[in-house]
Amino acid sequence: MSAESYLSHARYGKDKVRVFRIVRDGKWHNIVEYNVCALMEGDIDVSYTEADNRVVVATDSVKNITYYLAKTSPHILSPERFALHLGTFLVSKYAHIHKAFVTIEKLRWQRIAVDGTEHPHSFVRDGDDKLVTSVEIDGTQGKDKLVAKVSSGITDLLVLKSSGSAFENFVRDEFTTLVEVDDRIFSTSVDLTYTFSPFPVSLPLFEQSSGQEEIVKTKGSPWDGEVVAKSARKITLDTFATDESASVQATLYKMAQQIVAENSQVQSVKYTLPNKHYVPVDMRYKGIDNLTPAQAEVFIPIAAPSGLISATVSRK
Ligand SMILES: O=c1[nH]c(=O)c2[nH]c(=O)[nH]c2[nH]1
Repeated sequence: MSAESYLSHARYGKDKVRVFRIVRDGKWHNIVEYNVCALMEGDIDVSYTEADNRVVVATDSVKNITYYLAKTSPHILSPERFALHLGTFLVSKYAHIHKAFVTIEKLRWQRIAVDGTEHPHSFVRDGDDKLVTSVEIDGTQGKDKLVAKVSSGITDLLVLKSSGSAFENFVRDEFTTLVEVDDRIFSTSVDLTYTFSPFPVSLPLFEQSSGQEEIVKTKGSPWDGEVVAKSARKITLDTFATDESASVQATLYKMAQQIVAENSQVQSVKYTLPNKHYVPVDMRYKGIDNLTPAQAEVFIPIAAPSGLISATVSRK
């Protein structure tokens, strides 16, 4: 026993539960591959402080519940809806569990187009970027008053443009060595999170009273997660490509503003963008100009350090 310390926070569950699911519609197959993390909070302190496992739903059971719902949930094809289902299930089933935190990474599997026609059961991994959704189910106001908080986004979306990016007029003092450029390479790995307004949930999901029907009818809600995800990915890529970028900061702000403008249920948008530097090689040893922007053709990709530019844009 120690008088100096106490358990100030506790959360546990299963991470990296890998799930692949086929939903067959005759010969037409729909598939998803998820990495699921499902964590819980509640009256679990004694499992830490008294070694009392009577309050512990084994993480192995959390894994089994994840697979059970992957088989039985009508929401499996939507990461937002499946995360809501799993989180709501955990908080509803166990009286002493008051909150669930479910994060799902959805891996890319796009249908293969054979001579322009989408194949019914063949798919290709067409990118390393992942759709990520994080759901919190809050049962602290009562099991009949569960509140869902949902945010989704993209990670690991690697992009590069070889022109249309400048960086000028920054602070110049005795620490400045960077030269101003009106044309440079801009490359980043997009990390995007957009957050929806909280809403009530209960089981069966989106089917009973308590205000859940509203969310199904509301365009661009987490029910419609796929529509919002497509909009966010398109805005990110289109803005990145077409913006005459004055800086990572300025381009980030334009992307975030547009996601808020085009998705009425999104309350805030956060981007975290590393500035992955590409440095032109100094070839003056051979009398070759590879440094002035118009002549810069050979670059060294710099793994580290990178800039790191982050901001949140919120609906007024
Ligand atoms: O777009 C940029 N923003 C910065 O803040 C910065 N700092 C830097 O060295 N290069 C860049 N580029």
